[in-house]
Amino acid sequence: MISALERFWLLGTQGKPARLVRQIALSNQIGILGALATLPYQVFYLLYDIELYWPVFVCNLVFMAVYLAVPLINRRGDHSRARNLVLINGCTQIFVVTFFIGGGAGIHLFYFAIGSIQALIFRRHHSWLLVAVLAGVIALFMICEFVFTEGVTPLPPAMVPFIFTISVIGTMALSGSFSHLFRTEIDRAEERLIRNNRDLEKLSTTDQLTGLANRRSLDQFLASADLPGGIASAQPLSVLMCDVDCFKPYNDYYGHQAGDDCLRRIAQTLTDVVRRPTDLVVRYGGEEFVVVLPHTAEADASVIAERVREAVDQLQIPHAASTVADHVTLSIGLSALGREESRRAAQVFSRADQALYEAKTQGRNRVVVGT
Ligand SMILES: Nc1nc2c(ncn2[C@@H]2O[C@H](COP(=O)(O)OP(=O)(O)OP(=O)(O)O)[C@@H](O)[C@H]2O)c(=O)[nH]1
Repeated sequence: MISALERFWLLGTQGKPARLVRQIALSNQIGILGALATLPYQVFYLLYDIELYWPVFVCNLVFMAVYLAVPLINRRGDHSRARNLVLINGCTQIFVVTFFIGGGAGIHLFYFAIGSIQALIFRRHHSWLLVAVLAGVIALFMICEFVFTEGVTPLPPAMVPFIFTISVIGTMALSGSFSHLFRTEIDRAEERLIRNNRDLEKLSTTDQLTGLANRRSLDQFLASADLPGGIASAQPLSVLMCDVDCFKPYNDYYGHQAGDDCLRRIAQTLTDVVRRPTDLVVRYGGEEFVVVLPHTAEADASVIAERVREAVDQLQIPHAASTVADHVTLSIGLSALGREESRRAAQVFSRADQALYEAKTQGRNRVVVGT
């Protein structure tokens, strides 16, 4: 039942921007709830004395038809007309019904429900427009309260408190439902926003090809350290700069797609070998990877670097165009900082880069420790 209603009040919202969706959904909701709120009164007129109350009964039928037409008008894309129509219909209905049955029934209390949603239903709420509409609603309320006290077909006095109670409950239920529905909409929009932000954040810090952290992520990692341009002090730290050997010939020989697959496998191998949660494996550039090993001194870092090199070696990815081996190999430059050394990120990286250069010039497929 609820989901059928929901589908009905979402008519016309498909593909529309969020702000417009709220306006459309809200006018549809007023239409549906307006029609539903009229039902108990109609039942009363019908069962109690339809001969006396037929004029108000017939008018209500027209108002209900207009309410239910609102989602259909929204589906046609005529959103402003739908919104204006539902508001005018609601105000007129309260006015006409009070004219017939008198102010004692409290029907004009529904003006409170209408007043309470003004700011929500106009997309760009100009304050002058809100004030004008609210002034109009208040004027209508006053007329109902002070002019239509009796009504042309008044309710039997014994029924007045009963109908008045229904009106009070109806007004509260309607205002509460609108607030609840609107709140639900805002919660959904907020959740969407948070999810999108999280996705964007992940996208901006992740390398699309390998799924590793990217260079931006590395910069953030380094910037989160407690020295300007440096890395948290008082603990040793090592950086491995890894570069696939003869990768250009690999691409040329096997094709770019195979090159991508090769990089993915190497990335996976790096994450398999470097497993401490505080470590960071980054795709630094094309075929270059960086591994940051916090709390790791040179001796341990050398062991890890050798493990990384070996693991890639053992993948035995064929490389017929390599000058080093018949399979893909990795050169690694290692830069380690002791506890007491000054810690500037740029310095650690240039030292690792220099060591990598040494590894390349010494014949590749090796680990060189920077000094
Ligand atoms: N398939 C693929 N290739 C890439 C990607 N990024 C960079 N490359 C290629 O990696 C190659 C790197 O070549 P070079 O920098 O000359 O290095 P190399 O051939 O590995 O030589 P050495 O490092 O000296 O052993 C270039 O041909 C780039 O086009 C990528 O995302 N996918």
